[in-house]
Parts: sequence; C-alpha cells; structure tokens
Amino acid sequence: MSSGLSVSGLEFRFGPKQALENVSFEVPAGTFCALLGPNGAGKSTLVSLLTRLLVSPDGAIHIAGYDLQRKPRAALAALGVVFQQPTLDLNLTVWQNLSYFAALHGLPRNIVSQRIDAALERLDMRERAHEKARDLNGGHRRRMELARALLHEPKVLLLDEPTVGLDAAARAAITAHVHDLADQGLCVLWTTHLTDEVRDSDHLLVLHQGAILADGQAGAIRGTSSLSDWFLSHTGAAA
Ligand SMILES: Nc1ncnc2c1ncn2[C@@H]1O[C@H](COP(=O)(O)OP(=O)(O)OP(=O)(O)O)[C@@H](O)[C@H]1O
Repeated sequence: MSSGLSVSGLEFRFGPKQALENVSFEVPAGTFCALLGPNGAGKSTLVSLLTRLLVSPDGAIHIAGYDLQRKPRAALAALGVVFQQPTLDLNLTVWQNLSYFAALHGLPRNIVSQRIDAALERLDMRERAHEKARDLNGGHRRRMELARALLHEPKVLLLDEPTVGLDAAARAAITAHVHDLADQGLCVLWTTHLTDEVRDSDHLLVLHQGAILADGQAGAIRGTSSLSDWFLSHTGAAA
C-alpha cells in the first residue's frame, strides 16, 4: 500500500505508563478512517507519533509509502494535519493565512494562488478569502485550517478531534467535507471520541487503554447495537 497510512507494532511509554501497546493498522487511499477512543485511550500520543512530535524506538510508521523514521522529510511532506488547537493568525485574512503557510512549505510562488483557490473552492470558502480569520465563525475557521492542510497536496490527512467546540451544523458540515475528500482519493485519519461522527461505511479503529480494540467497517463492528451502545459496553465510556 503506497499512498495510505501504515502503522505496525507501535509502542510508546511515558516512564512507567504504557500509553500505546503493539498498535498496528492500515488505512488505504480513498478511505475515511475514524479513530475512536475514550479520554486517555492514547489518541493524542498516536497523533504525536504520526506527526513526529514524539518518536518511538518500537514499531514503524509509513506515510504514503515513506518510512517516517528513515525518510522523515518525504513522509511529513505527504501528510496534512489539522491539529486540535486552532493555529491561525486571527489578524490575517484567510488568503494571507494560507499564503503564509504555503511559503513555509516552500511552495513555488507561481502555483500558490492556484493552490489556494483550489483549496478554498473545495471547501466552499472562496467568497471568504479576504475576510479576516477573526471575523469567521468557528466552523469557517476549521474549514480554513482544512484548506490550509491541503495546500501542499498531501496523500494522507490527519485530523485530531477537529470538531471540538463546533456547533452541530458546523460539525456535520466539516464531517461531510472530509468524507468527500476521502471519496476523492485521500487517506483520512479522523480522531474523535464522538460516535455520531462515524458512518457505518467508515473504516473504524477503536483505541482503548493504548491498544486497538476493534478494526473494521463501522457497521460490521457495531452489529445490531448502536455504535454508542457498543462503545459503552466495550470501553465503559459514554460517547
Ligand atoms: N506527558 C505524559 N506523561 C505521562 N503520562 C501521559 C502523558 N501524556 C499522556 N499520558 C498518559 O498516556 C495515556 C494516553 O494519553 P493520551 O493523551 O494519548 O490519550 P487521549 O486518547 O488522547 O485522551 P484525550 O482524549 O483525553 O486527549 C493516558 O493514560 C495519559 O494519562
């Protein structure tokens, strides 16, 4: 699998605390994969390892076929990230925020405008290009961060609880947008602790106490229960 995400035998400890234990999974291109886990399951630790904020001696991560340990630049160049905490400059316009990020990524000047237009178009944000980030509502700020994460045309998109703080309508809109991106061929890993963000057709990974508890199609995993009932009975956590 060359254009997706592959994790094998990943372990991580914070001192005596085993935060991740033998975590292995694969997310092919064109797949929306929800990584669902209760608080403390290890989601943030996994995100930190995937973005190389943390490094583990045990296990392997391949992003679009590149080994993150051996070819970190190539692997990270193929990764788009939407972090849990917003990282926008509120005093800049949408366009300025995006072009600043494009410059940081070293995108050639002659393609920047075209890439920004395309990214904003994909997210129905073109008419807001010249508004200041400060004047956008929470949902539009999130969409702008998503547009920014797509500028360098990553193969794999990682979103860390991207709907935190959004109202129901904005949550539904961004969830639908990201599903569309997966339908267009992107490999998406979406971390959440909310079962209502997961569709039956999604690939679902359930992380519990640092280990993968379930890996498969969400509808098949939940069976005849609702996903929230399944989650409660298997993890003891409401979602
Ligand atoms: N810096 C740290 N030092 C020690 N233990 C930590 C540290 N960071 C996380 N942990 C522990 O590692 C485990 C996994 O934490 P992690 O933050 O990855 O979970 P999470 O699924 O992201 O939870 P949340 O949704 O609450 O952020 C937890 O038991 C947590 O207490």
